[in-house]
Amino acid sequence: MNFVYSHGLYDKNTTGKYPCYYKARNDKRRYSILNNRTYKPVLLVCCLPQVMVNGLPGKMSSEVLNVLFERKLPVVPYSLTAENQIELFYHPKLSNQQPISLLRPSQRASRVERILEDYPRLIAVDYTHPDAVNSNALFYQKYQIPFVMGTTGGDREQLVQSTLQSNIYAVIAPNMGKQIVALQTILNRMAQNFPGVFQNYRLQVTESHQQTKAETSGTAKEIIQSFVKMGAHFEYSEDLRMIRSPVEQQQELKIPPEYLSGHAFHTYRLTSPDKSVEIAFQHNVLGRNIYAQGTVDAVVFLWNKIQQKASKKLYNMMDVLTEQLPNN
Ligand SMILES: NC(=O)C1=CN([C@@H]2O[C@H](COP(=O)(O)OP(=O)(O)OC[C@H]3O[C@@H](n4cnc5c(N)ncnc54)[C@H](OP(=O)(O)O)[C@@H]3O)[C@@H](O)[C@H]2O)C=CC1
Ligand SMILES: O=C(O)C1=N[C@H](C(=O)O)C[C@H](O)C1
Repeated sequence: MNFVYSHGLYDKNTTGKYPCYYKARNDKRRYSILNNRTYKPVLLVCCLPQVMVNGLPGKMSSEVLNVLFERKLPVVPYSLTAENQIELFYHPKLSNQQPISLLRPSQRASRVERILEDYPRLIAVDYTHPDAVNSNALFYQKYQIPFVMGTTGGDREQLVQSTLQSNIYAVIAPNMGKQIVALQTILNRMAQNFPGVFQNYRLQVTESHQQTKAETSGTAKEIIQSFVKMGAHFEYSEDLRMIRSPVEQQQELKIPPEYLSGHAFHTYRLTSPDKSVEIAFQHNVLGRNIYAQGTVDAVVFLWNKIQQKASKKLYNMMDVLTEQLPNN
């Protein structure tokens, strides 16, 4: 059994109801006041989720594995992979006797029940391929596996509907980087509060990613929706520029060579009809650590929801961000 011991501030009134086991760490310590609520310091002791990272040996799943090891969360030694993939994945934090076994689609059904018996607190993280989003989600739903879906693309409406119908816990988001999710949240609120603020403005979007990225950025698609709700005019065929050429990325965007295989540069530019006003929003990321950190936060969030038997079961990263304590 794996346990976590961590010090934190918890609402003194809910201490007894929290799903984990608590001990008052030191009653002599003073209670803290945050956002007009009173918290007391506690030693938190709870069992941990067991995380199955699917999509190995891919880039995002490898980075999530690094963060899980950094944060000392238990990793399940199995991963769903593609049909043509290797069988074993070795990580420097695992001994050579303990590699992660990669399960191809044709092997999954015969192995999953035994895995779930051995790892009853399993949460799946999915960083696979746009073509695999819906079939992987159906697999998690069939076997009642809570999941964090980071993979973009696929039929998003079907993904949400099938997850709601299956009644399992899940976090689904095309961007797990909390700082970027904060920007998305604000833009969503702008759309709600000022629906026509960019009426007749033209939106133009540039997104640059590694050459291997299969589809248009899922983050860009969501942010475009917010600006369209604010009245902006946008046509995918004319107003979206996807950059996948390493030459352009180096020359034009000055992406350092070591990040050509992993970066995400987004610019959203709004121009008024007479071109006298231009407003731009930008988020540029080198590497993948920001998403992997947010993914592991989403796993912990989902685990807490499962422990609490929360009635709401489907979440996005805005929910994760909103619920975090102020200093996290
Ligand atoms: N939400 C977020 O914050 C972020 C989301 N992403 C998204 O995550 C996804 C993965 O990105 P990235 O890691 O860079 O891509 P990679 O191509 O590096 O990795 C994807 C891996 O999934 C494997 N795979 C393909 N099909 C399946 C399947 N049916 N089941 C299991 N595994 C499969 C691939 O194998 P093979 O190569 O043999 O096909 C590959 O090993 C993309 O959709 C990307 O947009 C990325 C970054 C952040
Ligand atoms: O594939 C990537 O790399 C990324 N994918 C996500 C997306 O499609 O928006 C998030 C980020 O852009 C990195």
